[in-house]
Amino acid sequence: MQIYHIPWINTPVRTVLAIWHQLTKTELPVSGAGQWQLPQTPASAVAGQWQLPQTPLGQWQLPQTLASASTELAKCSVLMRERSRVEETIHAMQRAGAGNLQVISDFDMTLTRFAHNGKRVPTTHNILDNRLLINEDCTKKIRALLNTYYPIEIDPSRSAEEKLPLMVEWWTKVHELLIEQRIRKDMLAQAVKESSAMLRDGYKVFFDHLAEQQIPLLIFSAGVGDVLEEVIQQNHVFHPNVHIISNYMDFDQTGVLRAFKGQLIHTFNKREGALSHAAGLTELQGRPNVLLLGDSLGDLTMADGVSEHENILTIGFLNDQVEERKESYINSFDIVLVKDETMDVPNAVLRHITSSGNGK
Ligand SMILES: Nc1ccn([C@@H]2O[C@H](COP(=O)(O)O)[C@@H](O)[C@H]2O)c(=O)n1
Repeated sequence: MQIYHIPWINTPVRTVLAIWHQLTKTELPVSGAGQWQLPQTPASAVAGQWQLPQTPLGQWQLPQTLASASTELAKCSVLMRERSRVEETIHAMQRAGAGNLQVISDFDMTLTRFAHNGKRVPTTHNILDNRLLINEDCTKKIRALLNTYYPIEIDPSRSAEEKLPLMVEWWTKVHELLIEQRIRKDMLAQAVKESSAMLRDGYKVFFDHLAEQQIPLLIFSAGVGDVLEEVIQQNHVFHPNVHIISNYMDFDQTGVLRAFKGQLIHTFNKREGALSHAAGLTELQGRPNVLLLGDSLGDLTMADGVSEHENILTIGFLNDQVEERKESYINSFDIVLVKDETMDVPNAVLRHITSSGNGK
């Protein structure tokens, strides 16, 4: 007898089969009690074992997108508080289709890698640490500020309320230092080229797939918008479906940095930006399902501007201080990816959500 095996740890076979039948839209007979009954093949079904349809080669068939999502979610770097809620949400989003979906993502250390070959990958702020743009003294000051405030940003023993004024202090001091340097707009592209900025493995599939499916991607970043745009431009993924909310530089007529535009965005005030900016974006209207990606608990408020949302699935990258922060991440995000430098899980989830359903 062949043994039916799905690498979705602890998932009852019946659940997977029920989802599979929903996906293939075949009618399943319903028992008197309203329970799904799965078709049995009398000759080979032993003690209530259910069979999946076989290919001519005798391989068990499972919809490829579901198999791939389940394989990704079964990795030991994937943590979930409530697996059944994740499955139900993904399934509901898949039924609603690509036309009802929007993706909201943080940028630094979410779409970009946290580290590569044991070295930290620079954030958009840190990409500016280049002699083309700032002098040595400024570099020293910005690094000292990073060493002071970054540990506070990720400290699990402090509340967001406690961190908030300190984050404003950090961002404000750094922006003032950058303005003093009279950074030139025409040097930004070269600084990005010379940097070791890196998007996560699988980024191209992620961006291209969303563009093909005409799913809006809102990148909501407390980094530097001009640098962020240059990073995605140089990686050839700045597609028309991409919208960005971030801290943008304000250059004077000669192309010299003189200020930062609009209200400051830092890690713990994204809710305000979501309500004032994201909520007004027409491209996001009428899309009640949200896939949200972030690396900070502050990122969870990025979808607060979505009115009449139906399903929100949150994926959190836990890059740093893993043991100290694991519990709070599991309690806050639906899916937590521990030290995962790839887009494999978001890509598998997206592939499945967009595998069929009602396009708009
Ligand atoms: N001077 C600074 C200020 C912040 N950062 C880091 O950038 C991240 C913000 O960008 P998101 O795209 O993640 O919103 C934040 O997590 C800070 O750690 C920095 O490197 N330098």
